[in-house]
Amino acid sequence: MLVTGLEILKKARAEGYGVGAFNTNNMEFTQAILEAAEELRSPVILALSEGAMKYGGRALTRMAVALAQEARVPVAIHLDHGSSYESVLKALREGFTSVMIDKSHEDFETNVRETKRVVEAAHAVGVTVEAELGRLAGIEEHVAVDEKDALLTNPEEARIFMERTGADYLAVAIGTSHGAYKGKGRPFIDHPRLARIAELVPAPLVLHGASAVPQELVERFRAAGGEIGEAAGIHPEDIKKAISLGVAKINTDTDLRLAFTALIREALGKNPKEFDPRKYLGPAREAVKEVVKSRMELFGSVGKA
Ligand SMILES: O=C(COP(=O)(O)O)NO
Ligand code: NA
Ligand SMILES: [Zn+2]
Repeated sequence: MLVTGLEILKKARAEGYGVGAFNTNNMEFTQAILEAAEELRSPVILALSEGAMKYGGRALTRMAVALAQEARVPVAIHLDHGSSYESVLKALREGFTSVMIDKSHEDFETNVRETKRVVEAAHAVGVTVEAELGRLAGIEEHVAVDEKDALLTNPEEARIFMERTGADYLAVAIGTSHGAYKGKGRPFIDHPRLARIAELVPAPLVLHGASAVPQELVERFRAAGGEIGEAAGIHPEDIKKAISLGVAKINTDTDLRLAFTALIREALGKNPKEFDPRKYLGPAREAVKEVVKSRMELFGSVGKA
């Protein structure tokens, strides 16, 4: 059933498990994510970025909303990294049930003002809002505290920000970053900082840039002809610890892309004569589904629907 992001995330934070927000751009990713959620009886958030909406258009948004309505588990349709009020309005018009306004690159007062404006519009139509405070950036443990405060989310600022904006959940910067290169080896995650934020912010917390970038997937991608540098993701133990401290929404995109692309490269390499798209998109869809299921197991959302 189609529900708001807050309905899913409030329960998750209260009961101490995480829910995956999985990015989709097409039919195969959407099917893989929803099938995994139904099979494991897990709530799930289908995340569409502005780029996804541009690429897929109505075919994507209508499919996502319709399939979410028919799903036998709670599903929210979420705008990932909304960059403007106008972009949020478009998502609201498409029937999204969760919207992110990401003004984390702006100064504090601008972020507050822009986020507040989106909260008013979204709440007027029963949709819940994710905001972001702090800069997503991989950061070494030894970096000085004042430098970390300039980049990562400041706990006291987070409390004031949430009170002034009325946002429903908060994306925090504690050392994660987007993409496949999150740092050398095991990226430093500032768990003490997260614990302080969670004490001051009762709302569900969101972790961006949370993909694991597992080495076996990186190797498989390379073996199939893919080229990728020294890739590193967030360690599963750091994800579990973050969930125990108050993270309820965990964003995963890179792991799905790596799996999908590795399988397509393998299928095309194995059989140069093949030109039925289903023969290479089908196995790639299965691989995405497997990644989603393993993430749901890690987050503890299995059976929570
Ligand atoms: O934060 C993300 C995805 O992060 P990853 O690149 O780690 O999958 N989407 O908003
Ligand atoms: Na998001
Ligand atoms: Zn993100």
